[in-house]
Amino acid sequence: MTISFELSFSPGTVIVGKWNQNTYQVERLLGEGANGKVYLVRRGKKQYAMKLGFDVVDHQSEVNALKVLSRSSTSFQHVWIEADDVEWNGIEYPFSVMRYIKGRSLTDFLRSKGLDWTYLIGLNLLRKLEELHASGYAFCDLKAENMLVTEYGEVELIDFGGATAKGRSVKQFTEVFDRGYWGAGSRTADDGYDLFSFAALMLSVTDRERKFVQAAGMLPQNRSVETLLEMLGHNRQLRAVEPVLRKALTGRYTTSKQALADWRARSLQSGRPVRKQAVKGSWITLCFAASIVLFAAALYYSFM
Ligand SMILES: Nc1ncnc2c1ncn2[C@@H]1O[C@H](COP(=O)(O)OP(=O)(O)OP(=O)(O)O)[C@@H](O)[C@H]1O
Repeated sequence: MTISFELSFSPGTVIVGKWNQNTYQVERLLGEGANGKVYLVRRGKKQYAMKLGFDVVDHQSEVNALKVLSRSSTSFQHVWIEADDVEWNGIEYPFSVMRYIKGRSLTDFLRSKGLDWTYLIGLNLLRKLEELHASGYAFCDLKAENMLVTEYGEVELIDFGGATAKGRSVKQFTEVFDRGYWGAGSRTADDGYDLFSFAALMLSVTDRERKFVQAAGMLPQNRSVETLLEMLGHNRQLRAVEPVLRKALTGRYTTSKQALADWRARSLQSGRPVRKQAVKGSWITLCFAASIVLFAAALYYSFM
């Protein structure tokens, strides 16, 4: 059941949770999905993302997955804050509060930084998947819209509505990133399912000639994983990690841990930026150099 409503909060609106009595002040709208709206809210000094107006079943399964992940000792710890209801004009609406992620979309990030950053993004995304899989879940609806990328190339997954306990049937997916759609395997939540989506996503974000979009529109009888493998063979951008993606597309990885190790090794060999320290390091070097120049200038003027 989807809660259909035109609930819209302007900045400054105060939302009080009915059960937990926590108070949030709306700062602005962060984004809108098919079913709901996500607001940037503040409670005390902290900012959070508040999601309202979603499919009730999706919401419950998202909350279940987020609760488990929040309790794990992974980077997903504290990703979920609480779920509650808000009464507005006599109607009750459920909402969910999550960690606020300051980032931009994957496509925006790659457009501004360049496609060489795909290697770092891939590495960080595989790290997330590996943690998720180790916690007993598969993400299942991996796509650019369901992640945000921070300034240093950290990848954060958002929208856990499709997250499914491993071994269960996939309940929410996006056709072009779905293993079943390409006839490459079942719709069962496992590491391999996400790794297939990961490989298809890497192909789609580096697809300058829009071949991926064309292939995705093929008739079912002409659509196969062979088309993706051929596309991969011609993709110069992904050459260094081609064997990893080939294995992911053909379901030859049983764990994302192995895919992560392979991706890391091949990216490092290729010499592409895969270490965020390299980015931060250059800043530190720059600041250090600037402080030496300032110190020298101060000495010069004090002796003049
Ligand atoms: N934790 C967060 N931090 C910052 N922004 C967020 C966060 N969660 C969601 N957003 C923003 O809100 C938008 C919509 O979120 P989300 O995809 O979770 O909604 P949805 O209704 O489940 O969407 P759909 O069902 O269509 O996939 C995102 O594209 C993103 O811009």
